[in-house]
Amino acid sequence: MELSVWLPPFILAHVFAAAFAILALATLAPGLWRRLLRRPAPAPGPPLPRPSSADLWRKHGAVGKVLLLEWDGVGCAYSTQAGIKTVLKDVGGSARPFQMSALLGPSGAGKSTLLDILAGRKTLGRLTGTVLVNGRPRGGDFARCVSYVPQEDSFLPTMTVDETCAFHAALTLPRGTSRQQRGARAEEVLAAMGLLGTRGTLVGGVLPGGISLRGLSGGERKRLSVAVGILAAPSILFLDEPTSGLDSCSALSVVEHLRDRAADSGLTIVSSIHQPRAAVWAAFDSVSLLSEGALLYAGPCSEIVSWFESIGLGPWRPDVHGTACDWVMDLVNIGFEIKPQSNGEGRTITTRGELDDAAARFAAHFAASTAQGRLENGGSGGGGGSPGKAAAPKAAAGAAAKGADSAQCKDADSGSGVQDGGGARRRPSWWTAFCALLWRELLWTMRNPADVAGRMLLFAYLGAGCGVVFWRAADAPGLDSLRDRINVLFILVQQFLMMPFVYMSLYSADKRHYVADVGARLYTTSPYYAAKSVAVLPFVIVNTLVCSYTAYGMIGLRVESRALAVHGATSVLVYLVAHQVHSASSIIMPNEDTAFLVTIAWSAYNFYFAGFLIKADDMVVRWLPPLRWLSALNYAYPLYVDAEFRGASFPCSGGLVKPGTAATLSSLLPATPALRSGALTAALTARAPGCVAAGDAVLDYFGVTLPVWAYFLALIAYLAAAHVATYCGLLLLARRERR
Ligand SMILES: Nc1ncnc2c1ncn2[C@@H]1O[C@H](COP(=O)(O)OP(=O)(O)OP(=O)(O)O)[C@@H](O)[C@H]1O
Repeated sequence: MELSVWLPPFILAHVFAAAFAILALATLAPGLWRRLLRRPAPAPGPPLPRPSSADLWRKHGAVGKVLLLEWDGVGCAYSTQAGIKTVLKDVGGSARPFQMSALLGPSGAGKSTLLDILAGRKTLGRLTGTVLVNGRPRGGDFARCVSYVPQEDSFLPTMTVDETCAFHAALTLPRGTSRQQRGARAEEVLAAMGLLGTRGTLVGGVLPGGISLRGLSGGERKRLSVAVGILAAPSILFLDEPTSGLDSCSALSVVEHLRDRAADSGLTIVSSIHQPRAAVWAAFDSVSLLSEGALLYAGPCSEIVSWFESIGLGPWRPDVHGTACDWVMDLVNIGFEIKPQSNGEGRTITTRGELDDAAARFAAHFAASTAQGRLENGGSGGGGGSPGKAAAPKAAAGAAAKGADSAQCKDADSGSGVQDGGGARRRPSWWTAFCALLWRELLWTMRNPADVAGRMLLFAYLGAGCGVVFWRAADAPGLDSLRDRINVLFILVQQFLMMPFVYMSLYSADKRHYVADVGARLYTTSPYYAAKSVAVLPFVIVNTLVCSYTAYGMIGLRVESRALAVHGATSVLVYLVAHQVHSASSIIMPNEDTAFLVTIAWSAYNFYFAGFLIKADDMVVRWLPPLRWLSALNYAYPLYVDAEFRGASFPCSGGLVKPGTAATLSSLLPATPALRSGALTAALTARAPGCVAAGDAVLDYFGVTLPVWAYFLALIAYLAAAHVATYCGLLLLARRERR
């Protein structure tokens, strides 16, 4: 009978684990699969089509919606313990359609800060200055017309290029875009970034748990970031160090792709950049040079050398100093002194005073050239910041910039914002976001073999381990059987409380993805949370029941439908509560170590107040007993006890205890001579036909007085509280991680 309880879930766990492992291998290592099946690799097909970018952008409505970005007097200061720290002061400049504008400067110069301010992502610090789009302040719809490509992407390693694009398309393309349209759009941008050949390739990377997945190269991955960035046909593309971490060839390929997109489509590109090689530098049209938060130059790249030479620095000697970019970086990096030559040539800025002086000279020049630009353009800025004239636009940039004045990024609901295929550019619905996130969660879980197959087997063998140790313990005579059942029930319930520790690495990985995605405004907290909670549920239920019933049957616990149902439901609830508490602490705590500490403390607290190791009423410290109401096991353990013992009777006709237990009792009472005679042992081990032990006595002993539903209700309330804590933690995290 007990066999039918534990064998089916144990076998089922292996079948499921094998199926998931095969599924994961089929996706993660298709080459291996082909070799096993002795199938030849598919022959390379004809070169894949690469649509003209101009067609692409015309079709999606970006041409004619070009945007000119201008900023003036931009500053940022933080309140720190040491006082006010100014990281950016009085910075002006512009970025034009059809052009690539660089933000250049030594580390800590303020490039990322400026990029965030321009992109409207900066929420921390005291911000000053104005940012104009086509001569007007940015409206609420600005975020829908721009795209931001962060330095570190948050792609999931287990998703293919196609799937990654489909996921972002679902979240960024306007409401009402059909699945076919989204697919076609994703194909277009992949083709535009030269990634069509990698559509089925996994993004790759290191999975939580340490498995390393082969996937895209660094350059391909960066291009995928850009492809995802341009999916929604933005008018302005911001990039944070798009070439960092790339070899020089990949860096050049990424920048050339970007330049082509800008030139073809009227896209305005603003990118922070770090020490670019000559070919990469040549791809940029204009540059803003920062050092220590001060603006030292803003204008065409071609005129940066003449500006610095005009203020007495230099001369630039390409054979000695390398590219113009290398030279100006050396000039303004005041952390490292470069000795001038004996004739005074080769002087660099070495002190804060010299830096402020150079910044002041540029500021004066900037103000004058902006005023001149206004006069020439009949009012609107027109690219202030050129040291001479306004930045010389390439190709049709001049015309486009003029057109840009009439191409405001208006409110999407008015129907005149950046459009995709003619539809109003409104955010996807909550449901669309939920479905996309649920799909991603399932891919993430099912493609990680350690996640599904490994953890399912782990759960099955934990149950089997417990079952082997306590094998048929429930068949022991009378009181021994009761003792073994009581003990093993506590072991099982605490096991379910501890099991979510196997997911600790996943919680931290999830947190990283969430922070990155929410920061990029890809989705909001509620669809993410709902998708995550739904996705995890089937795996939790199956794993917990496999473990629970494998142990249950092997130990020989009570085989009755009510007992089985209460025991199984309690196991699932305990696991869910622990899972949620672990998840909440991973989100609320600043790092994995502190999250571990908190959850270990919480687990210990639960054990102490479960009512098994010590009954709350037996605690001598008077204020301790009420703390039991905050222990989840205080509700779960009584449920197990109720399921196993309520109304049950246990045969003891073979004797109340084993002879060994009786002997222990005798030696426990050495000062009671009557017992040393063996009378107690004889009484306890004597066969007594018709003897039955009443299970309800165990309920009385543990004080299980409430009906089963009351304990379930308490556990459900506990779970709900843990969910609320996790959700609030996520909301706080999104705020705390503000830029
Ligand atoms: N929240 C903050 N509080 C205090 N200082 C900050 C904060 N965020 C950034 N900073 C400081 O602002 C300065 C500019 O940082 P930013 O990241 O913009 O520089 P960066 O030019 O992008 O540097 P890198 O090239 O190294 O990324 C740095 O000195 C940094 O320490």
